Amino acid sequence: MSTMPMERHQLGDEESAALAGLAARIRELAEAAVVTGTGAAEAAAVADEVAALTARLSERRHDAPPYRMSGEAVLDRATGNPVTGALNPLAPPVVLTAGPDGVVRGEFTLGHLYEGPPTYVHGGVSAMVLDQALGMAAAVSGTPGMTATLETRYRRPTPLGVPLTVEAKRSRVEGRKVYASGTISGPDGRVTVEATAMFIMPDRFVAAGE
Ligand SMILES: CCCCC/C=C\C/C=C\C/C=C\C/C=C\CCCC(=O)SCCNC(=O)CCNC(=O)[C@H](O)C(C)(C)COP(=O)(O)OP(=O)(O)OC[C@H]1O[C@@H](n2cnc3c(N)ncnc32)[C@H](O)[C@@H]1OP(=O)(O)O
Repeated sequence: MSTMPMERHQLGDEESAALAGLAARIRELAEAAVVTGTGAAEAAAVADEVAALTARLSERRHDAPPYRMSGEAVLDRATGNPVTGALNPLAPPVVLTAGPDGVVRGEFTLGHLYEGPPTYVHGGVSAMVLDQALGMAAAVSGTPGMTATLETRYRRPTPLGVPLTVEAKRSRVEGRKVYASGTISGPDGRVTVEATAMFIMPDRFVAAGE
């Protein structure tokens, strides 16, 4: 079992907006870090400044990322989620919304930070985005679960730096097993990655929810 705490600080509007702004600036910093042409001395000087900022942010810390409850169609309370978390600088972030038909959809653009083959998205990043979208589709249909299997089929390379679309939908439920499928498409509408997944609600969560 994880040693991380389940209880989370709940963010208000103002704090959430400020922290989302902070994460956005850190994303820009990360992108700048992978493509900077600055010299060794300047890189070392900037590293010292960043270390000072990290120390400043760490003066007060929560034990784990906070949550934010939202009544909107935007999903996921986990602000630190690595795919959708507005407060997570490692998240693109992908903004996922659910339609009345249960289809989860999001648009996103991936830059240099997510490169696998030259000029294309890393396949593991595509799989991560699809895992999240398919998991959301299972959850918004009333049957959340942990990913038990995730199969990805890379039909064509996924381009960096252009708007991508992810879509996912629950396909069927068999007892505790929930199946979902989805795609990532490029700006021309052509599918680049297809995925199917099976999610299982662990017994311990079922018991906790009763
Ligand atoms: C994710 C939240 C979970 C629930 C929390 C509640 C609410 C969440 C609300 C909202 C969530 C919103 C969005 C979700 C978004 C994104 C999704 C990302 C999710 C992840 O990023 S998640 C991390 C990666 N994920 C893991 O870290 C899983 C590690 N794993 C386990 O925690 C267990 O392994 C588990 C729970 C999978 C099963 O454990 P278990 O004890 O319940 O299963 P059990 O043995 O009873 O088997 C019952 C039947 O499933 C078959 N079966 C079992 N496992 C299988 C497998 N892997 N492949 C094929 N078949 C399998 C058996 O063969 C048997 O089949 P049969 O009945 O036919 O014999």
